[in-house]
Amino acid sequence: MSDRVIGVIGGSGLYAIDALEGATWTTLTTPWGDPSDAILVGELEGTKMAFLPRHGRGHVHAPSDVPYRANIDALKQLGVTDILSVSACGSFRDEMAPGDFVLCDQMIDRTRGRTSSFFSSGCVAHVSLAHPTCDRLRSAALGAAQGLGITVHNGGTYLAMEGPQFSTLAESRMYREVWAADVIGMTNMPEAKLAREAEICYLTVAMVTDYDSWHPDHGEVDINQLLATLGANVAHGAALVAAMPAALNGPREACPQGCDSALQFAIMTAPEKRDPALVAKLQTVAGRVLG
Ligand SMILES: CSC[C@H]1O[C@H](OP(=O)(O)O)[C@H](O)[C@@H]1O
Ligand SMILES: Nc1ncnc2[nH]cnc12
Repeated sequence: MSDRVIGVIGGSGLYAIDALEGATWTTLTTPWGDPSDAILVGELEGTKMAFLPRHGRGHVHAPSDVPYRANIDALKQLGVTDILSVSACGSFRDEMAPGDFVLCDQMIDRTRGRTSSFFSSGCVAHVSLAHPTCDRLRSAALGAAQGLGITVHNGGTYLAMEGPQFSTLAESRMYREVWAADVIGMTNMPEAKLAREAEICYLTVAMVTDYDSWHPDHGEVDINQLLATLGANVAHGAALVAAMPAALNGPREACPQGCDSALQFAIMTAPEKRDPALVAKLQTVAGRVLG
C-alpha cells in the first residue's frame, strides 16, 4: 500500500464511488462537529481512498451549511494527503462547454459568513494561498482525463459564490468580463483554504453544467437542464477518480509546491501564549507543527 491517501469530495450528483474495493462507510467525529456524512473508505490499485459526499447522501447540506472544517479534519484523520474536489459549476467561457471539465488553478472567494480557518485568536496562523490548488495533482488529473477522452481544460479561475440562488445577470457579466473568472460554484471556498491549512494537496475538478446567465444563446440557469448535464458528467467524474491511483503512481514525494508543508512557518502565536483548548482542537490538522 502506498503512503499516498487520496480523498475525494464529491459534489452535487456524486454521492458514492462504486469502483472502491473493500469499501466501508466509516463514521468519524471531529472537534469541529460532524462531517457531512460517513466516509467511504476503500482501496484502488493499492492506494487507499476516502470518499466524502460534500452535501451528504440525499443532498442534505446547503452550500452555506456544509461543515467544511469537520470534513477536512475527518479526511486528515484518515491520513488523506491529496484531495480531488469533484464539483458542478457554471461556465463564463464559450469554449468551456457543458460536459467539459476544468482543472482550476485559481480562485476568487465571494462567500460570506462561512468560517474559513481552523485558526483564530489563541493560535493565529497565516498560510500562503497564492496558488490555492496543487499543480502536481492537476498534472496527474490532466493526463487521466485526457486518457479517458474527457474534454478537459488545464487551468481556470473558480469563483465561489455564497448561493444558494444563482447569480444575477449583472453579477454574471461582472464575474466574466471584469473579474475574469472562468467558472462559478458555491462550495470550493473555504474548502480549499482549509485543505491548505491542513497541509493537504487540493484540486478543484470543475464539471461544467451550464453557462450561468451571461450567455446570449443560453439564457438563465435552467435547473432541469443542469441536472441532465450533471447526470452525464458524474460518470466521467467517477471514471476520473478511479484513474487517479494509476496517474499518481509511485511513492509519494513531498509536494514541490509546498502544499504539504504550508504550516511550517505559519503559526504566529508564541507557544506560551497559545490557548490550550484551541491547540487541542488543532491536533489533527496542525499537530505536525504544534507538537
Ligand atoms: C446543483 S447546482 C448548484 C450546486 O452544485 C454545486 O455543488 P458542488 O460544488 O458541491 O458540486 C454548486 O456549488 C452548488 O452547491
Ligand atoms: N451557474 C452556477 N452557479 C453557481 N453554482 C453552480 N453549480 C452549477 N452551476 C452553477
